[in-house]
Amino acid sequence: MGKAKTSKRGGASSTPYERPAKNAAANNVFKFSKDFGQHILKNPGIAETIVAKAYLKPTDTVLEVGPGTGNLTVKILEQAKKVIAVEMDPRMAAETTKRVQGKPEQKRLEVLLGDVIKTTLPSFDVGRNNFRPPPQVDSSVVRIEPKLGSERPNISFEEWDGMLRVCFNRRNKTLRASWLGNKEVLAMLERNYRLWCATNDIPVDDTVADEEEDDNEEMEVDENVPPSAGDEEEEWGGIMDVDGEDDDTPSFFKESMKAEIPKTKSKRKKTRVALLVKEKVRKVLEDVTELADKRSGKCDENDFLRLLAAFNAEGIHFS
Ligand SMILES: C[S@@+](CC[C@H](N)C(=O)[O-])C[C@H]1O[C@@H](n2cnc3c(N)ncnc32)[C@H](O)[C@@H]1O
Repeated sequence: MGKAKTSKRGGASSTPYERPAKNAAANNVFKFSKDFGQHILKNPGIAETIVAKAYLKPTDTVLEVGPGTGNLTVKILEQAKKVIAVEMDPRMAAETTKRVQGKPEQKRLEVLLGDVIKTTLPSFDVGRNNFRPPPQVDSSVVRIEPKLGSERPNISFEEWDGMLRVCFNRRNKTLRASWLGNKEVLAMLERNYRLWCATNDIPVDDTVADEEEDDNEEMEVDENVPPSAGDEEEEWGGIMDVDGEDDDTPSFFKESMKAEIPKTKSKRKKTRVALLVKEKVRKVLEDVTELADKRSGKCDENDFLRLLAAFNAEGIHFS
């Protein structure tokens, strides 16, 4: 029987590392697994900034998911009372543990080995059993802070708020359905547009559109966009509430609708200004921003900023 080969590096079972080193992270002594997303933050300045942005208090207990070699962990420990770090790779877990071994911080670090998805975590989140009756989902506490100074977009926040209320009336609807498929929304936009025209000495065409113009307009509103993968389907019925009863209408629209809007003779007939507003909305959603088929829940801040700019450019305002 041949002699078993012995590793010059001390054998695979005695250490996960390929060669001894004082600082495994710095020397990259074991192979990082891209499957586990093991990209280690090597810039201490960034690590410090990340931790600074968390505005940790000395009384905080922090849950860190995937500490890797512990670069963030040691920074967090400088600011917080305790860190509970969940790491699925034993080599990484060992590395993180080693960072504080024999130091005062050791007592304040708990490393849990395992997949965070399958690990029973200490209760950081607000579990459903804290509510009565228990909801279907757990909650998390998030910190939302207003942007200040140059980070703050130069927009009217009243307008921003007004526009987002429409978008998030039903966040799983497409923007087309939220804007063009809700008669109360369109009426509110028409009212605002009339006000804007009056303020800017722009005449509005209050004549009644003929059947043909009106019908063409209705056809353009039609949509049949199935939800994309991952979308919640609960809202999707495949049908738009073009002219039907709309239970989604927020009360503030209903209230604003009490204001006078010139009525047309027939229920079906619309004024040309109403059609113009509808066409402007269609243009903003489909041609300018190309966001018509996107759902609000999937849009980001930049999408909404583009949307507001495009509406305003068409003379459509929300305050
Ligand atoms: C991108 S590294 C981040 C390392 C460290 N936070 C840093 O900034 O240097 C991601 C770490 O998460 C770990 N990881 C990936 N999926 C995990 C999971 N489901 N549960 C626990 N740890 C996980 C990986 O092993 C890896 O160490």
